[in-house]
Amino acid sequence: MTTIGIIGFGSIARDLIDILCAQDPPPEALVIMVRPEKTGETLAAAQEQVAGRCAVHVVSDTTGLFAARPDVIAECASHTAVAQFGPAILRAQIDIVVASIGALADPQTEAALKAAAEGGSAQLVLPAGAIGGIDMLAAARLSGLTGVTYTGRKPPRAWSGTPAEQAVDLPALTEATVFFEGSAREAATQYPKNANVAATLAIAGLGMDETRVRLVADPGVDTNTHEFSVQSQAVDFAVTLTAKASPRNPKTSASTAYSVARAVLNRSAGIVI
Ligand SMILES: NC(=O)C1=CN([C@@H]2O[C@H](COP(=O)(O)OP(=O)(O)OC[C@H]3O[C@@H](n4cnc5c(N)ncnc54)[C@H](OP(=O)(O)O)[C@@H]3O)[C@@H](O)[C@H]2O)C=CC1
Ligand SMILES: O=C([O-])CC(=O)C(=O)O
Repeated sequence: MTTIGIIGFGSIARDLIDILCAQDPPPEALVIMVRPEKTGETLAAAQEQVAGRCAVHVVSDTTGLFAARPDVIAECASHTAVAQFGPAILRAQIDIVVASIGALADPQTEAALKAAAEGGSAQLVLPAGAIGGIDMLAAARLSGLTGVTYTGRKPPRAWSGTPAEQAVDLPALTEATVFFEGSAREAATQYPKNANVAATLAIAGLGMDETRVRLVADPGVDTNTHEFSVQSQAVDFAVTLTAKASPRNPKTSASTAYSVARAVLNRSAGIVI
């Protein structure tokens, strides 16, 4: 793997850069796409971060991104970025690893990505992200699934700036409070920075409308906990992950960047696990 494209320069992108630069060998080059007004500051920060371990280019549009001929692109930005750039990247025959998986809760975005991927030879890669157990869920789907239920639990500060603020008084909470119950599609749409995992479970399993989701603000925790249970014809199982929050973004589990990195590195691995 020589040149890796990255969309965004926030928590996951920066963690991903640390992980990629720690590989032996590191990538030859990174091409980072950010908003036009952020190119200067991003170049300075990224060069400081990589400390000479690889070349860094910063671009502000897909023309610049494609000109760098990346082997794979990791989207680490937003639902909007997936909708805006995902289909063009696939049409350019470049694989894209998407962190903002909840973007696929929008039927138009899903259809555009599907058409672009099926019309060529590039793949849209959906990593497990902050959760795990996706391999067995997707396998169990082939046997027939009867139920998938997810509960996401984070401290109140991780829900700031979301509709949870209208549902409950987050700073005043003294006990764990369920503020959302609904489908994965509703969760991913209403909580685009916190419920991508609900969409991931839905795509691997029972679908956006049948996957049940509960979101909890819990003043008693300082971790992000992801719990889900699966009932199927072949296997019933339950998964609990207790993730440390990213030091760069309390909404995001630190584990997510490692999952994105694994997906990126697997694109060029001889043995894939
Ligand atoms: N699949 C999973 O399990 C998980 C997925 N996620 C998702 O991954 C994504 C990244 O998360 P994280 O790094 O923590 O978020 P951050 O907010 O820390 O960083 C996102 C960065 O992307 C930039 N960005 C957003 N939209 C665009 C765009 N259209 N073009 C260029 N830059 C853009 C933002 O810039 P600006 O501030 O200017 O908007 C920001 O710098 C989010 O969508 C998040 O919801 C997060 C956790 C788990
Ligand atoms: O990182 C997490 O804890 C999960 C998350 O934000 C998401 O699914 O969007």
